Formats: sequence, structure tokens, C-alpha cells
Amino acid sequence: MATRIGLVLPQPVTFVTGNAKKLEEVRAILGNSVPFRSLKLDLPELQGEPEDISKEKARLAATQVNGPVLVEDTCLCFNALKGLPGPYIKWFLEKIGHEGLNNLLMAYEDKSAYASCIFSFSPGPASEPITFVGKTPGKIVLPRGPNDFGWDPIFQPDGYDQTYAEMSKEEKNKISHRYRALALVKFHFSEANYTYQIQE
Ligand SMILES: O=P(O)(O)OP(=O)(O)OP(=O)(O)OC[C@H]1O[C@@H](n2cnc3c(O)ncnc32)[C@H](O)[C@@H]1O
Ligand SMILES: [Mg+2]
Repeated sequence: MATRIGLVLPQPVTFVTGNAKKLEEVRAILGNSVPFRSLKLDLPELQGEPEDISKEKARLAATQVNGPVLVEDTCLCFNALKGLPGPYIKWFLEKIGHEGLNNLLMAYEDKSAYASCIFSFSPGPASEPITFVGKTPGKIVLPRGPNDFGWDPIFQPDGYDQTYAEMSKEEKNKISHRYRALALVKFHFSEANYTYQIQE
């Protein structure tokens, strides 16, 4: 039987994000399962479909780092608004806040929503990124809990009577959109069997 030799990466994976809270959660969820270092960079984001936005972020990051990168793009999608604000949630949150986001749904009975996280891994600037999608369904509620991270106070996952903000970090990290996407990332890394080139 042939021995499977994993792709050789020139250096460990760099997780590129401008968001310290994301990094905190990624560290807590991945533990030692996927070795990575981080780089704080606010990458420009394309407009369009969430998967394309995430992939393009990975391409830009891989060019900047000149090596293997992991990035993610997070969406908050309202079903009554056919998935909007989606990838534009950051700007909606900055401009209209939790109250404004609730008001967007005022005219609709359907307050259901889902959080999604799309990780993209690129082995390097010359490679096509691979994406991993995690979704958690829930509903939009009036803000409850500490205002520590983005829209956590207004998102209540299905099956829970607490918002993400009211849950402990450990609990959120067991069911979150980010956890679900990272489970796929972990699986990919365990299957791919990457090895790292030692740099002199
Ligand atoms: O540099 P990047 O990784 O892009 O970081 P960002 O903060 O710009 O993040 P996004 O472009 O993915 O925009 C997502 C928005 O949703 C927020 N967000 C991301 N994950 C979240 C989570 O798990 N809970 C609450 N808010 C979250 C985040 O603060 C942004 O306002
Ligand atoms: Mg961003």
C-alpha cells in the first residue's frame, strides 16, 4: 500500500484577521489541533456572495503573507430579508446598532436568522482557496447580555433561551457558527496530513 504524503507547506498557517474577538474564539476552539500563528490585518472585502468574499480575502492574505493562510468572513442573515444584512452586517452594526437591526425586522413577523462563518484556507498565493461553512440558526431579539462582541446580544440560537452574549464562552464555542466551520477545518487538516518545510 502506498504511503500518503501530505502537501508540504512552506511555513505554518497564518490566521489573518483584524478582529481580536474572532482570534480569541478560534484559539479556544482549535486548541492545538491545527497549529497556526496570527496576523492582525484588516483586509479589504469584495462585495458579493459570502463564499466569494471569503475566498478573495484568502487570496489577498496569501499574497501578503506569501504563505499558507486561513481567514474567515462572518455573516448574520435575516430570513425575512432574504439573507441580508449577511456579509454586510459589520457596516449595519456600526451604523444602526442593535436597536436598528431589531427595527429592520419590525415590519415582519419572522424574526428568524442564521449566523454563518466561512473559513477559507489557501496553501499559498498560487493556490485556489478551499472554503468551510458553518451555520447556526436562531432569532433576532432585543439586546440581552454583555456587549463584548459584535451582535452577540441580539442573536439567540434555536433551542436556547439565552443570547450568545448571555452564554458562557465555552457554551457558545460548542454550538456557534464558528465552531461548526472550524470542525470542518480540523477534519480537513487531519485528513490532509500537511507537513511543514523547516526554514533555515
Ligand atoms: O478582519 P476580519 O476577520 O474581516 O474581521 P471583521 O471584524 O471585519 O469581521 P467580518 O468582516 O467577518 O464582519 C463580521 C461582523 O460580525 C461581527 N462578528 C463576527 N463574529 C461574531 C460573533 O461570533 N458574534 C458576534 N459578532 C460577530 C464582527 O465584529 C463584524 O462586525
Ligand atoms: Mg472584515
